[in-house]
Amino acid sequence: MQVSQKDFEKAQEQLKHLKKDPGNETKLKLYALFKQATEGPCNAPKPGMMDFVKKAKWDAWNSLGNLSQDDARQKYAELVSSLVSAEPAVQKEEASPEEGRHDGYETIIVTTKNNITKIMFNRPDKKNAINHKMYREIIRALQEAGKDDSTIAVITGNGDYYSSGNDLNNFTNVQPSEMKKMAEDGAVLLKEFVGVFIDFPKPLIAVVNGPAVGIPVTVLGLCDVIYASDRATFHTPFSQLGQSPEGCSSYLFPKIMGFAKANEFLLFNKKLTAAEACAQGLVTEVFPDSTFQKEVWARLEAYANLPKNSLAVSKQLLRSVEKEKLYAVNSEECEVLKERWLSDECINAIVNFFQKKAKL
Ligand SMILES: CCCCC/C=C/CC(=O)SCCNC(=O)CCNC(=O)[C@H](O)C(C)(C)COP(=O)(O)OP(=O)(O)OC[C@H]1O[C@@H](n2cnc3c(N)ncnc32)[C@H](O)[C@@H]1OP(=O)(O)O
Repeated sequence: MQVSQKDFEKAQEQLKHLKKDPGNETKLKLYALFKQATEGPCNAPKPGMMDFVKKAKWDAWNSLGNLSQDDARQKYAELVSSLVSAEPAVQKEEASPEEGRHDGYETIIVTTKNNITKIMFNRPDKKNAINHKMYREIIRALQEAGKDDSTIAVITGNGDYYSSGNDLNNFTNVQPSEMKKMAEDGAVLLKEFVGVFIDFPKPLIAVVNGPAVGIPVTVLGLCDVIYASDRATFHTPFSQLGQSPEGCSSYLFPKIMGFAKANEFLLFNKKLTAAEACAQGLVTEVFPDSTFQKEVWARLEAYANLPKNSLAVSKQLLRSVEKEKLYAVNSEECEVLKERWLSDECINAIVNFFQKKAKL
């Protein structure tokens, strides 16, 4: 059935009013079909490897080969209509703002209630991947939590993931001439981010509600108690990303887990279940997912009723011996990562991640 030009234009209009983000993969498909329908087979020069986004779009268009413009128009209209029919029937009521919620954050939700400041990663559609804005918001939230009248602070994730770590888009859209500056700026931001964990003056509790990847795992060594759901997993895929450990994990994880286990985790990308992470000392306790939130929050509320100053000075005693060492380790790790982010090993790994995403 041929799609008229009018229906094709109607589909384009409908696309503009979609409420739910269809995701990168679908957006690439739509881009490719639109180009094929309006310009025919891919006739653009192939972008450079470094220009990940342009390359992914070129690959998507080029992979349609000689699909006719009429067929491309039809597939485009069919894809849009499937997205429209998948839209939620009624826009969910905006959740009433949570009691004690702090304004001024976009990528995290910060609330202070019952002497607890909770910092919740809030990019569930992206598995709580941490983009530059989110690094800066977490830094600010922890700095403010360190000075507010809460007794303890909690970090957790919204949705099915705790966090999938560094947002790999942080490395994209960078001109070759800007790569060195990207690495330098990234190292400065990372050093500040880890530094705020090193310096956090109150008990910091990680409530690991789901899988955790990369930097949210490595800074667990700087948290004081780690409670995990039994559906959580812990993964630091540094060598497969051509990168290296951060979050002071290169120093703390061998101390916590022993060298043999830390090496398997930090060098050889071994993914740990919550039970394994607990057995190796990285996690304090694991709870059945069905009762995780209820059990953990009952404990946290009890902790938050303890004498605030006693907790703060005791944490200081526990952490002060290593503080200078942790600053030095953080600096060294950031220096090494500056070089890693410019390496072919890292660049190729990031390109592979996005090319796998772009496969039509
Ligand atoms: C200032 C710089 C500091 C740098 C500090 C260094 C830190 C080191 C690290 O953190 S290394 C770890 C980096 N993280 C990753 O490598 C994980 C990458 N993501 C994945 O492997 C997968 O997404 C997954 C296994 C986490 C989840 O897979 P699943 O198939 O269940 O879900 P999707 O892949 O479809 O994910 C849903 C959408 O979210 C996007 N996404 C998820 N994680 C990331 C990420 N880390 N970076 C960017 N985007 C991510 C994914 O692309 C999907 O988006 P889409 O719906 O638009 O396609």
